[in-house]
Amino acid sequence: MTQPTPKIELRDLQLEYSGRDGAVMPVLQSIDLTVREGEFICIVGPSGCGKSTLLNIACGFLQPTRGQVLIDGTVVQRPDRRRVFIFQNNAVFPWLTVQQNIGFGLLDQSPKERDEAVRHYTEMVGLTGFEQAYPRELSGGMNQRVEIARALAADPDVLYMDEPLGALDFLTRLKMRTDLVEIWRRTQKTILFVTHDVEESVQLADRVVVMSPRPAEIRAILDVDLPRPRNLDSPEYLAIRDKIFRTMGLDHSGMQAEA
Ligand SMILES: Nc1ncnc2c1ncn2[C@@H]1O[C@H](COP(=O)(O)OP(=O)(O)OP(=O)(O)O)[C@@H](O)[C@H]1O
Repeated sequence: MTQPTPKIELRDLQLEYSGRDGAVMPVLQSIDLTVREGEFICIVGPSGCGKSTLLNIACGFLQPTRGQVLIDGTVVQRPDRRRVFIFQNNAVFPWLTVQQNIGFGLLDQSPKERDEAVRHYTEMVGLTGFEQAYPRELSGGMNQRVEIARALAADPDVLYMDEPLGALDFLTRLKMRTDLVEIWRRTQKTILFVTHDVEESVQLADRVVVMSPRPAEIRAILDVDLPRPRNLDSPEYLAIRDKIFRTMGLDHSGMQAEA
């Protein structure tokens, strides 16, 4: 039986930045990863190892020094509106209401189609009743929901999320993780999600990609074959979490392990 074409293929990616003094800084080396349609992939690794750089290449914002990115079997050469980025620092438009923000990318649709899409995604992210509010009237978590709804309304092929929950307080982050899994389950989008937070990665992902310090390569790819919503006290959850910490050279509390 033939295998379906993978959604995303990262093939032998290498990236070097050139400094102003002409010095070359290697950031990524030999990154290979194949992502299936509808998969939720988390990428973890030490600060500065190149996670955001990898996401930028996978999206087409940045060209690698070597290697290729393929989406649906086609080489990615530039960004595309079917591939949407969500960042930590919320990028909603402060001068537009929730409804206008969510419908922003849909101005080429008929008003009826746009209203339906806006209503659908407003409901999905739990913001029904806040359609006429402005971002300044909402909490950080609610604004991040607006951004997620706006991204989903554009009906992207792949969602690229770079620490999207990183600026939120702990309790909001926990709630947003649960909601994000539910949104992913309902939409079946392919998600590439960068996070510092190992717990977050195990709670969310189908597979966790663990990167090494810079110049980064993939140290391990771990399957998180646990039912959702995940029981954060289960021995299986804790075993995967601790394996990721060990792969990163940390102990189970996230501290540097004894040499
Ligand atoms: N445009 C650029 N030009 C030169 N160097 C850069 C550029 N962007 C990032 N870097 C450097 O490349 C390295 C990787 O950066 P990147 O932001 O990809 O890492 P990261 O793993 O996402 O970091 P963090 O977890 O702290 O957000 C860092 O040393 C960073 O300073």
